[in-house]
Amino acid sequence: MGKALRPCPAGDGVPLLSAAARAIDGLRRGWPVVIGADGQAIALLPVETADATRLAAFDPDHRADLLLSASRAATLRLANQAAAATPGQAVQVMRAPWIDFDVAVALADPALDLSTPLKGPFRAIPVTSPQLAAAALELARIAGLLPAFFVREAEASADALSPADIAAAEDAANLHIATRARLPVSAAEGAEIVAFRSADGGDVHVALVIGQPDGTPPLVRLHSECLTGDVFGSLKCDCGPQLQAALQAMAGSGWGILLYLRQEGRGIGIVNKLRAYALQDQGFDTVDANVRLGFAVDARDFRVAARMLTLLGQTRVRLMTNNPDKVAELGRAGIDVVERVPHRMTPNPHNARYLDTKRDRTGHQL
Ligand SMILES: Nc1nc2c(ncn2[C@@H]2O[C@H](COP(=O)(O)OP(=O)(O)OP(=O)(O)O)[C@@H](O)[C@H]2O)c(=O)[nH]1
Ligand SMILES: [Zn+2]
Repeated sequence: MGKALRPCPAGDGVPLLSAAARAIDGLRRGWPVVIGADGQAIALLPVETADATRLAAFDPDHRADLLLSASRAATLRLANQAAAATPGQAVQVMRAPWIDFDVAVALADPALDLSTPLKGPFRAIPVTSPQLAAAALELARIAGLLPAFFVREAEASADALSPADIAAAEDAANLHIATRARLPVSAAEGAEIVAFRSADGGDVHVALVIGQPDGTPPLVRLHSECLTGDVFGSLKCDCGPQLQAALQAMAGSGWGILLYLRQEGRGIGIVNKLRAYALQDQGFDTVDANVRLGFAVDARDFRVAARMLTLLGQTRVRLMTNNPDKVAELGRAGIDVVERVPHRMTPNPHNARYLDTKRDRTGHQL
């Protein structure tokens, strides 16, 4: 963590703030960031939140190229499928005089792919620093933005955000228990809620402890945030029913722990998930929608869950899931999953295809 915590430049009144947190905040406001390491640096302007005026200030000579994810570039036929198969890999698109801000938006956002054919030709050129470019795409994902930037080389400086800073932004090791309190819920009146904060200022994760620890491995559910399903009762997924059924099962089994992980949209954020839904309205399935947006099929990191369980003193668990990745990742992070408990919900006409896709394309045991 040490490197990620760095004083702001003297005089701005903020004593200590994570470098990545500041960059994430800046990107959401459409400000440029500089990422650097090993004597190299790139300056980046986020396509989603910038505008033509900011682009003119960032790039007065009209020379900045575009940085896209390899999977988005493959959809645009700018890179081959093999490159796209490597998650996180970036592709640089050479700037041509006619590539203005609006063309960049069309390159970044697949929403209009079907209705407005893109102009061209676009030329993919080698990425100057693949490591810095991959870190930039990761930063966009953490910020909940489309993975697309205007990019130009920058002066290397000690103040640049490094790929290590970006990796630390979601480092589970930085998590600690901030507070805990009694929370009677309909499934269990004696429940307790525990909040986990990260030293790097990332999202606050929460655990709901149902019943009393009795020395047996708890029934555990890793629930990734789903605003649409958890709050609005969306029928497009099975999250809402899974959440309620998990709490009921824990209450029925004696005790359990529900981890409410702030991994909306399998880690791509609410706006990007809703973009994925818009693509699903056009006929793409949940996997292809993520890939067309330029993201991994599943961008979650379950080490955060392992850290939370460890902080709660529970390293042997019975895990409610159909997702083999959750079992494997917890195991790698030192949690002994003594049993996988299937967690299937009855499909409805709106989520049947989604559940079939999980079974057929992401290895879910459904
Ligand atoms: N990107 C994206 N995320 C989705 C979509 N549908 C649901 N989600 C998100 O997927 C996550 C829910 O996944 P989980 O309930 O953990 O499901 P899972 O990984 O299939 O595993 P289990 O339910 O444990 O078997 C939530 O963050 C939802 O917001 C979608 O079409 N696209
Ligand atoms: Zn959902």
